[in-house]
This record gives sequence, structure tokens and C-alpha cells, in this order.
Amino acid sequence: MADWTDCLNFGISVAKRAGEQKEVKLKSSPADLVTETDQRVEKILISAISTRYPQHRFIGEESVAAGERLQLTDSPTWIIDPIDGTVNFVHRFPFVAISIAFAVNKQTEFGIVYSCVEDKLFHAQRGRGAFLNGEPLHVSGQEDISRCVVVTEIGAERDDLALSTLTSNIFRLLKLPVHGVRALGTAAVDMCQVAMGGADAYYHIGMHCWDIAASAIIVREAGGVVTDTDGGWFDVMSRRVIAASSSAVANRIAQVIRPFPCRRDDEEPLQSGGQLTADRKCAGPLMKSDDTNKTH
Ligand SMILES: Nc1ncnc2c1ncn2[C@@H]1O[C@H](CO)[C@@H](O)[C@H]1OP(=O)(O)O
Ligand SMILES: [Mg+2]
Ligand SMILES: [Mg+2]
Repeated sequence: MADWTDCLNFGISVAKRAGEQKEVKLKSSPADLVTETDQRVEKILISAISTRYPQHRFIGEESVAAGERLQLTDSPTWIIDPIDGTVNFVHRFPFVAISIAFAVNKQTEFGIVYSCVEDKLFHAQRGRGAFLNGEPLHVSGQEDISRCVVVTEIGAERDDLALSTLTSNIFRLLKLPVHGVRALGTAAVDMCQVAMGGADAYYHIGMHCWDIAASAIIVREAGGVVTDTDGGWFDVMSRRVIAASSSAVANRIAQVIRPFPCRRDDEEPLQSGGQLTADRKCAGPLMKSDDTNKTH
């Protein structure tokens, strides 16, 4: 079996170096500022990694936003979110992360999440455990949903359908009841909270592979479970994830939440007048046919 430890160690060093890039130049508008900083960090990461590993491929949030095709092949591939928590970053809400996953044959070999403001470095390598600043990490092991803190994200969709699904899912969880529902503004750090036992579960529909790939392996290696939002097999391109302290909690959340259909990350982008449209939009019917079986 190939040993990717050299890549992991290099990934950790570039993530920490990129996390020091706190200087932000004000451009013409807040939107420009965000784009410029996100793009700059992604360029720093990709240029350092590709110089060392010229054969490797990349899936980067900003490269995809600039029109690059999103395709996970069997080649060694780095999946990068240069700034996870861009809205936090702009508002100085203190949870912002660099998320880097590395996959070979479509299997994640390691994940790195550097929560820059907190200076917390989470990492995990397949079969070798999960760590926070070098110390082993463990999920809470909680099995009782009524004793759980559950994390999710509000996301950016503001249409009625998205908002009603989002709020009704939170409503259902609160009515179980769970101990609390939280949202930190970065999916990567949300899931690392599950890995370290600060939260017992995370779920969301609509994140992208770069938001969740690294923290998914960190949760698993910390002893947690990662599933699809229907409780089935987790597919990193599906944009559907539950990360939990136990199978019991993951299954209970899968029973409670209503699905919100999204275009897969590896689906062909929608074409509109020759221009690529934002692939962040969800599409399709609101409910799956089996939705009537869900717990209300
Ligand atoms: N269209 C979108 N707009 C804002 N945040 C999004 C998003 N799609 C995914 N996210 C992610 O959702 C969380 C915030 O709710 C962050 O992890 C954020 O990642 P980002 O900061 O890298 O965009
Ligand atoms: Mg992100
Ligand atoms: Mg980002």
C-alpha cells in the first residue's frame, strides 16, 4: 500500500504557511476583497503543491468558480477550499479554515483542516487516527439523540423552498428534542467539532466536496461515522452528509431530516447562453418519493 505521509506533511506545512496570509488589501468592493483573498490563498497552495508533486491533480473551489471542470479521477488529487468561512472572514467572526483533502483512486487518504484564527490544526490519515495539534482526537461516542448538540449550516440559498426545508429540519431536531443546534459558518470546522466531541453530529445538504472531504476523514478517524443524509453510503461528490458520534445518532438524523435535492458536484454544469451558470443552485423536486416515511 502506498504511503502518502510525505504528501500529508507537506500539505500541513503549506496549510500553516497559507494561514499566515492574514493581510487583506481593500479592493473596489467587499465582494472583490473576498474573491481576491480566496483566489490568492488557493494560488499559494496549488503552486506550492504542484511544484513538489507535478503529476498531481487539483479540485479547488476558486478554480472551479473560474470555470475549471470539476472531475474526481483515480489520479492523486488535492481537494482544496482555500477559505472555508468566507462570510466569517469578511465579518471577522472568528472561525475560518483552510481545508485540504487528498484522494487516490477516489478514496480519501488524508484530510487537513487548519482553523486559522484558533490556530488549531486538525488532520487525519486513513487507518492512522485523527489529531488536533498533534494530540489524538475522539468523538463523544454519544448514542442518544436527545443528548446531542447538532451542528448544521444556514447556507446561502434564500429562496422559499430552501429556507422552509432548512428551518423545518431544524424545527424537527429541536422538537425531538436535541440539546442544541449550532452553526459556526464553516462546514469544515463544524465537522471537526464532531471529531473532537464538542458537538455530536453535523448534517447538511448543499455543501461542496471541498467543504467536507477533509473533515469527513477526520471524523471517521476520530471514531465517528459519516453517511449520506438518507443514512446510506457517503459519496463526497453528492453534497449530502451526516457526520456523527455514532451510527445510532446518524440514523436518527437521517430519519428526521427532509432531503433537499442538489446537483452533484461532478454533474455537468448548466449552460446558459454559452456562459456557465453557478452550479451552487439546487435543482429538482423538493422531496424524494420515500419522504413520507420520514419521522415528522
Ligand atoms: N453558495 C455558498 N455560499 C456561501 N457559503 C457556502 C456556499 N456553498 C457552500 N458554502 C459553505 O457554507 C458554509 C457557510 O454557511 C461555509 O462552509 C461555506 O464555504 P465557503 O466559505 O468556502 O464558501
Ligand atoms: Mg467552503
Ligand atoms: Mg471557500
